[in-house]
Amino acid sequence: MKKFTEHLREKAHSVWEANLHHPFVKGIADGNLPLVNFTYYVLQDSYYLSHFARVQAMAAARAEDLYTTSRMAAHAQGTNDAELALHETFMKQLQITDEELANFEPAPTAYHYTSHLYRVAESGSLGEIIAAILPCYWIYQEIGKRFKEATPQEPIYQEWIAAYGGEWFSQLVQEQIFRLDELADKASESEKNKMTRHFLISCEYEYLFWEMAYTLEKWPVSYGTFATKVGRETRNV
Ligand SMILES: Cc1ncc(CN)c(N)n1
Repeated sequence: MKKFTEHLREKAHSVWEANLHHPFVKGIADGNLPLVNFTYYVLQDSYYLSHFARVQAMAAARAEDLYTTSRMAAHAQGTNDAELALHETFMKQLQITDEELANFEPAPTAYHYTSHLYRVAESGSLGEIIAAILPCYWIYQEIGKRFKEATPQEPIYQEWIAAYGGEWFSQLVQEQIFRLDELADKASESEKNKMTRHFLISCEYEYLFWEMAYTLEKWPVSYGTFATKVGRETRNV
């Protein structure tokens, strides 16, 4: 019998492929992505990850056994110690200034995606939370694996691919896939429907996140003095 996560993966096929083929992702792999877009991404993704870690911690609190609590807490710590730490090194290499950091505001998609995760974390079961956060793990792992042999000229892009294509990240992803399948085995049809919806919405948001960084998305009228406004639009690093 097919596992729940295999069903999810099949249902997400087209948005999954769209993620893997997004020009932002291809630009990292072939090295042609302008650094201005990656700089924007690093800032927005740091915001995203800082909230993602909180959602992981909320999942830790929602778990009914202490082992899962401790594992989800370890995942939250990993997001801080590994992924956010990597972004900090990128920020130094990209010479992101204190002024840019002080002026940072989340772009619409970064704000909406994290709001979606909080919405699930506030009111959903542990299974629903894991379903909502799984695309964040799984899609990046597939991108890391697919482009493992890529040789972009830009060292930052090489580091980014190595992080997500590495064994450490792969083990975390497998753990969450296994966890979701176990939770789905015990879930009602209605809960599984909600898990499916949260998973698919997060896959769509993963796509929108690349699009946001590729187009240097802004709020439509006046909100937000993004780092990009402090001169990055015209200055490549
Ligand atoms: C938006 C997003 N999604 C996923 C990941 C990988 N944890 C990330 N860094 N940023």
